[in-house]
Amino acid sequence: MRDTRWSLIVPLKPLRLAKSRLAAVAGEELRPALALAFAEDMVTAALSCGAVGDVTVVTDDPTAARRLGRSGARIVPDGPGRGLNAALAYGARTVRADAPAAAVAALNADLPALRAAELGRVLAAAAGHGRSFLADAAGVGTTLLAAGPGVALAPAFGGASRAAHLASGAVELALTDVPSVRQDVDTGADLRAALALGVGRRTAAGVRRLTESATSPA
Ligand SMILES: Nc1nc2c(ncn2[C@@H]2O[C@H](COP(=O)(O)OP(=O)(O)OP(=O)(O)O)[C@@H](O)[C@H]2O)c(=O)[nH]1
Ligand SMILES: C=C(OP(=O)(O)O)C(=O)O
Repeated sequence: MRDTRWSLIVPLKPLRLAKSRLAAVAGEELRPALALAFAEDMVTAALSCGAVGDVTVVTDDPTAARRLGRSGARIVPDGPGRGLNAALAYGARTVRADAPAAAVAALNADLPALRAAELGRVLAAAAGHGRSFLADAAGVGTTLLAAGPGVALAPAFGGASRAAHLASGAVELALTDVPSVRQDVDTGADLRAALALGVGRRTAAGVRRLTESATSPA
């Protein structure tokens, strides 16, 4: 179904806990702001993609809820409070309570270089399968898991989720021209790779603050 419009589900943990692996480069002060900037840039890019109908962020963080709501996302609290996969399954259930035939796709919040056109290519490919996924840039994890109308999302994110999603029967999307959808940012090296692709304006501003604080005298 080439004209499928997708409901995206974006999980986001409380900002004070988010992106802990970035603490080494961002420090405790800037790390939560950077995690929010990634999510804002990602949501803004996703909502400008023609294949995206709506974006639902599952989060208990009040600041993130306010800011991402302002960016156009629907906010759902993390009802289960039992980790990432429970949050995603809950988000999908919430979307389908209103729209039972919705095509849903989980997308990580840490894709600050996301380009709407590339996301459109991924979702067009996903529309040809019941359940499919895109591996992350490292080839170990997953950045997007899609389930067409009537198909359970059954998320298996966390760690080596590329293998977990393959084992669960999801089809791997073998696209070569979608680096911005694959480039999640967990480490300083990932952040440099995202910057090389070109990040959104909020992440760019956050990285400028990072550079300034690193170069200003104590
Ligand atoms: N709503 C919700 N989102 C979660 C939860 N755990 C993780 N996430 C989100 O799921 C995505 C991947 O999570 P992780 O890799 O575990 O965490 P991270 O904050 O990206 O990075 P690290 O702290 O370095 O592990 C991110 O968008 C997280 O914010 C959870 O329990 N609830
Ligand atoms: C949770 C995942 O992402 P990451 O740990 O890379 O943020 C995953 O790829 O399943």
